[in-house]
Amino acid sequence: MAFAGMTADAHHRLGPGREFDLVRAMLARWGDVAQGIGDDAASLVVPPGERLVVSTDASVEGAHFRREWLTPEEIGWRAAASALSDLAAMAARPLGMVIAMALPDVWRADALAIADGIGAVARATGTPIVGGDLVRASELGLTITVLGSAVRPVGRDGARVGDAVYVTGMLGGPRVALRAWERGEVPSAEARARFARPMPRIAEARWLAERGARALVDVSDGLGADVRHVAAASGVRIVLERRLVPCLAGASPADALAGGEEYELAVAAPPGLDVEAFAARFGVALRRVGEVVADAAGAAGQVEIRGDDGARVEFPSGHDHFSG
Ligand SMILES: Nc1ncnc2c1ncn2[C@@H]1O[C@H](COP(=O)(O)OP(=O)(O)O)[C@@H](O)[C@H]1O
Ligand SMILES: Cc1ncc(C[n+]2csc(CCOP(=O)(O)OP(=O)(O)O)c2C)c(N)n1
Ligand SMILES: [Mg+2]
Repeated sequence: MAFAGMTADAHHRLGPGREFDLVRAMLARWGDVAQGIGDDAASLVVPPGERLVVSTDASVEGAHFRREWLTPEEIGWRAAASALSDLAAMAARPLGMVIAMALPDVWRADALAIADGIGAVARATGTPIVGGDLVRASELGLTITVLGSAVRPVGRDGARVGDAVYVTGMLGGPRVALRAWERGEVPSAEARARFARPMPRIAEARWLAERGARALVDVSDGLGADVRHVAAASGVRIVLERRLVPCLAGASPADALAGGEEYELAVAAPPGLDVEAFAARFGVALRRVGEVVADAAGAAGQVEIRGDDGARVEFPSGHDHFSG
């Protein structure tokens, strides 16, 4: 996508000082993907007839990544991709992003590489960078707010009995990478890439929405936990079949069900989505993993996972920042 509207005077509009020198340097790296920066706030046009869709996501050193695991560019990429994934999860088109950067002194030399990673995602998804904030801090943190629009955003609450549940991509890679790092090992290139460079499924979500998707969620906490959000919001019960869950090489079904940070999409839709057409169009798998079933008394909001023999297996818990 082409970016227009960035004028050289945006660089001049900022006052003198080291903080603004850094902002200017980031703007220079971003080029025309940065737009309308330099005023108190950005002003955006929402396409007529569409709803504004807004989400924010923090990515914090120690909670979401460790310095030893990723390059600064990957830290920026991952923070922006995970934020934009929430627009995909609403089937919204991105209008812009705003980046609050908390920058420790020990990270100052890496700030532009982090900005490069953010800029690469912005460019890949056609998302203008419209503003941000920069503060000296004790821990690296990137809080990215994304703005988008859609005629009819697809929430978590539309799943109906009889819908099939599908998931995009191959799951488990981020958890496999995390486990390797935590053991002091080197993860496989494939698992590492799934952790370091997720791609928000924006075009994929719009394809799904155009073909009747009734509920969408991005897989950030773990497939089981995120599908449970859909079940709870929709007031339905969902059954997932463990043997159908697509696992990346080296990942177990438990990794795929509980791992999180996948930034793939789970979708409830009337059965019969053309999974071959999806794979041909996007080069990403779309797999049916379960269905929305009639509510056994009092079981609305529950997700049941069935093992290979059809018997119920234990529900794997997803990530919780405050557990333990
Ligand atoms: N500090 C907060 N203040 C207000 N709303 C919040 C806060 N933290 C989370 N939420 C809301 O709770 C819901 C679930 O949050 P979260 O699990 O982080 O969403 P997601 O997994 O899509 O990023 C979202 O609607 C989010 O906006
Ligand atoms: C250092 C470190 N420890 C643990 C994890 C694992 N982890 C952190 S957050 C998370 C789940 C998703 O993150 P969250 O901030 O809840 O994203 P959101 O649901 O808000 O999009 C997982 C599995 C990690 N990525 N890095
Ligand atoms: Mg989400």
